[in-house]
Amino acid sequence: MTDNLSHAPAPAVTAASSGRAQNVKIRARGVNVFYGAKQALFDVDMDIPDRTVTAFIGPSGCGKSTFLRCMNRMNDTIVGARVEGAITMDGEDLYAKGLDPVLLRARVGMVFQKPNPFPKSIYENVAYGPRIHGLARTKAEMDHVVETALKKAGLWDEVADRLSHPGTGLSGGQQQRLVIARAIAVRPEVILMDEPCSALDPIATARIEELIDELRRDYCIVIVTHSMAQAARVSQKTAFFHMGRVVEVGDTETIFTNPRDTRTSDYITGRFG
Ligand SMILES: Nc1ncnc2c1ncn2[C@@H]1O[C@H](COP(=O)(O)OP(=O)(O)OP(=O)(O)O)[C@@H](O)[C@H]1O
Repeated sequence: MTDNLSHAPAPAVTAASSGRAQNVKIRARGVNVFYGAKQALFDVDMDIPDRTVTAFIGPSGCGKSTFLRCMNRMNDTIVGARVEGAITMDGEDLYAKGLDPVLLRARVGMVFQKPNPFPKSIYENVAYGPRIHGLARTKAEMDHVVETALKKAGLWDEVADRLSHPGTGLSGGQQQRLVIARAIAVRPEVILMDEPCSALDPIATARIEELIDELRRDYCIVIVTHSMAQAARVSQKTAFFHMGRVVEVGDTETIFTNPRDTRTSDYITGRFG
């Protein structure tokens, strides 16, 4: 990674719509991403605030998921993918040589479009991460970690009496909350969500949206969504991507009511995309 921070100094805090100062959790400068010879992202600069939901919107193929994956180095797992630029979390270079991407992915968890519980019990789905990261020494400690994570994910009341049942036996919405519990159990700082509701029905979607709203008190959350209504409901910040570039980023209310760029207004009013 080349450090482009010197080219584009940014303030340490940004003003939130509420007027409350927010810490920047993740800062990206001059990010370019290539898949082989094809460039998917161009010169992306962005400050992602802590304890806030930031939505990435934009037409299919504009680079939302690619940028999301830059933040926990999931692009490392794609053959031929190359990331240039600087991405820091609390000032720490996420692409530093000594940084272990596996540990990073515990700190920056990810929830995918399709719920992907392990083929294990509900309990084991949540306990797996804390076990490999040594976050619980005894069975009692692990029970506590599992219960706390399931409570935070709003699933405990529905599964407390069947923790030994397979996670894959839950409904789609419950599976997605189980996956969120699994991410929470390893004490992440950031939770990335790539279209987390697109495989869910409206009731399960509403439940996840409520959960996202609760989780933002404790975590920095970034969500990719194709639903303008969802972005407007759950996020406080919105970034509009178009053809691999960030066209506009700002308070969600402003982006939806008074966007600066005609491409943004055309997209959110459904004129293209
Ligand atoms: N693994 C890959 N190998 C090659 N090209 C890729 C890969 N992943 C994404 N791309 C390309 O990079 C560009 C950006 O894709 P990306 O998935 O980030 O967009 P997106 O905005 O998330 O799209 P969608 O909304 O459809 O999920 C697209 O042109 C896509 O075809």
